[in-house]
Amino acid sequence: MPQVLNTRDAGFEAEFTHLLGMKREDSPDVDATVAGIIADVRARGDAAVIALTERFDRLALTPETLAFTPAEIEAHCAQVPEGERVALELAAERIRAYHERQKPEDARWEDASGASLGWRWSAVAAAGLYVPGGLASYPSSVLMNAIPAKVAGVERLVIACPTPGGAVNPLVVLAAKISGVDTIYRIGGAQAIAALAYGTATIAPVDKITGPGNAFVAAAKRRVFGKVGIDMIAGPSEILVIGDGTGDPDWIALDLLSQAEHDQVAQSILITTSQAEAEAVMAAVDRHLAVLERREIAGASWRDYGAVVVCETLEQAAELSNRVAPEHLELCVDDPEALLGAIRHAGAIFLGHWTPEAIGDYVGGPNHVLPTARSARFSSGLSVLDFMKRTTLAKMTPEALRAIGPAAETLAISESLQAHGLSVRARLDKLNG
Ligand SMILES: NC(=O)c1ccc[n+]([C@@H]2O[C@H](COP(=O)([O-])OP(=O)(O)OC[C@H]3O[C@@H](n4cnc5c(N)ncnc54)[C@H](O)[C@@H]3O)[C@@H](O)[C@H]2O)c1
Ligand SMILES: N[C@H](CO)Cc1c[nH]c[nH+]1
Ligand SMILES: [Zn+2]
Repeated sequence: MPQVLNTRDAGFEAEFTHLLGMKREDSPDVDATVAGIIADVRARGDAAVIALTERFDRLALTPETLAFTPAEIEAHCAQVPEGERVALELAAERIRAYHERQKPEDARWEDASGASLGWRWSAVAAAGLYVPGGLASYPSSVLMNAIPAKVAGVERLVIACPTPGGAVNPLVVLAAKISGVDTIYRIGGAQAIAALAYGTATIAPVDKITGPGNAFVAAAKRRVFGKVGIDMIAGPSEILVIGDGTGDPDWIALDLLSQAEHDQVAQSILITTSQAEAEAVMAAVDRHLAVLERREIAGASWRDYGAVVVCETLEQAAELSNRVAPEHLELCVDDPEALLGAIRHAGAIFLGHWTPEAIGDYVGGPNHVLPTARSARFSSGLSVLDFMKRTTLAKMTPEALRAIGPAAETLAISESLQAHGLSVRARLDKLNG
């Protein structure tokens, strides 16, 4: 049974605050385990990665088998049925077209002093793309990681993807091939993140690590940040649906379950202005859960982290949703465009009854690697910009230096940084003869 809340109840604020504070992924246990794993990989390199893969993924590897060979890649790709290949290519095309529009522009201009200023964008040299593989396999996450990296111009792209018990989804391998990935390592979890960040004898370190993953992956990314760049914390999936009583309860129930089935610690929330809709959706969730293949995972997620909130107005629903800052937000209302302006914090917004979140997971075009755990308050979904950095440019002429140099000298003196001031003064003296 999910939590059921009503904004009219006296205890609502306390219950909603409790819902917001639920710790689904950054528990001290997970972080302590991850700290140990990272230390082990830093100390023992390949040996630690191999031992941890055996322990967590039940897969015995050697340094030579950490990565798929070109022959293995070809063999897996050949197994992909035609229908899946066509669907993957459609997804890749749509994701590429969307991300091409994100390419940033360089800028250069001359200001009133005569100084030439600007910035220039360039890609990181090497990126490590995490593709989850524990409870499900994610060819779509290969595309969502690799395509923006390619559009950005990253030179070396490697994937880390666990293959528990050695089971490989050939579509993951094909997705990597069609999106131009150089190497696929069959490793996952915190050990993969540590290897990508610090390197081992076999695995060259990267500059940036992106991609979603479970609580262990999310905690490891937090910990290696600084040694490498990371995109965001894209942890266990979340969906929040805002309803106004005009939606089909079955559709809403399936949308909630679509994210619950990712992980026992995924979170699905319905906020609706209609008591009848709340009841109908809960009944529909139970009906679907009875027959869903992943009912154990989805059922645990719905029971432990699911919530249904009945409120009075759509404005109130939007305010509550902003406090959650969900990864995915569906506006299952009669006039989603009218509600859109009230939404401030969400990783991705899906407008109207005809836009199931699952379309965004695969073929919509926007990226499905999205901030979770309320981090949509300050971060955004994966984009081309995550694989690029911006370098500023400045060029003074003698006239420009004469115009703005004295102010720099004054500020340097006020900071007691004498060499700073002198480096400007030396040039000004030269100009003044
Ligand atoms: N936010 C997003 O953009 C987004 C996108 C896709 C998927 N996801 C989420 O990614 C996650 C995928 O999780 P998954 O488990 O399927 O795959 P995963 O690859 O993230 O995790 C599997 C790895 O976790 C490690 N692990 C598991 N149990 C462990 C333990 N007890 N101690 C140490 N390490 C352990 C193992 O190394 C294993 O290889 C889900 O939570 C899903 O909701 C999020
Ligand atoms: N919903 C996930 C992001 O939270 C992405 C995904 C991939 N495949 C299916 N779903
Ligand atoms: Zn999904």
